[in-house]
Amino acid sequence: MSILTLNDVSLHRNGRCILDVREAVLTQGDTVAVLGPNGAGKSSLLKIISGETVPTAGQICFHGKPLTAWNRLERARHLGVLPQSSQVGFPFTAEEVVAIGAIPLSMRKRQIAQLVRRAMHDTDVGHLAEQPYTRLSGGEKQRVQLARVLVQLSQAERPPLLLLDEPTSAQDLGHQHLLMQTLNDLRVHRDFTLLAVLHDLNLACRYGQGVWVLNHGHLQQVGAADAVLTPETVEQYWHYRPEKVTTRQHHFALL
Ligand SMILES: Nc1ncnc2c1ncn2[C@@H]1O[C@H](COP(=O)(O)OP(=O)(O)OP(=O)(O)O)[C@@H](O)[C@H]1O
Repeated sequence: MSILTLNDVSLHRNGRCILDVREAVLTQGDTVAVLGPNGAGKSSLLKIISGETVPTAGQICFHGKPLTAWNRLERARHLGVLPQSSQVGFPFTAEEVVAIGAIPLSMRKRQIAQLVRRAMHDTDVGHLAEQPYTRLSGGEKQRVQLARVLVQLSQAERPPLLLLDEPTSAQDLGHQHLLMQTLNDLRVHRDFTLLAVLHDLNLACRYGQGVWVLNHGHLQQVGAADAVLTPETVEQYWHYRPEKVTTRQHHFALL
């Protein structure tokens, strides 16, 4: 069943077409990696799907209903975004930033506190609860923001969609895998659908069930990671020819 469909969606800026997607369908329960070289239109696509940017033309449906027809609070409970970076203008603690995720929820304070603690534990930032957010490292801030989005999506009545823009960009190796595994657990146990912009093709190979390759604003390739990410495809879009190796666990890597 599809959770998200895009039809003839385009975005123009300064007289230039930076995104032109004829058709894209995201199946409920999938993890899809949005890939492509710098400037391909990945962040623009995510911003359009999140509702942050209004497309020049086209229609986006979420759970079968046009995105624009969703009530704002209801949409916030079902569609979450982890942006590339998030500034917080007030001297909030990490825990207070995570609690911002509860704004669209109708819950008692005690329940919210429990949710916040659980989300901070799942993203390995529980020990930072009392720290001022502004003093956290880039990777810690990214995980605090993920905890905030998990709280935001915790009262969804229908399967939620989580959009992530380079969620691992500031993470060390261990935390990259912790984060991807946390996301996979959300998919398996809490019915999440995930659409993540990734630059690391190997993370996409390992955790993405599907990949969308964007180039010059067009969706060029859609399919399973192992079918799409051949050395030829990588060379075509990234101008680098990798070697493809298969590990003993039957994962493959592009070197
Ligand atoms: N507000 C804007 N005004 C003008 N051009 C823009 C605007 N936003 C994005 N662009 C242009 O649109 C193109 C796509 O940008 P986008 O940020 O979506 O690419 P991306 O694939 O996410 O890139 P990266 O991998 O470098 O993050 C780029 O050429 C960018 O310069």
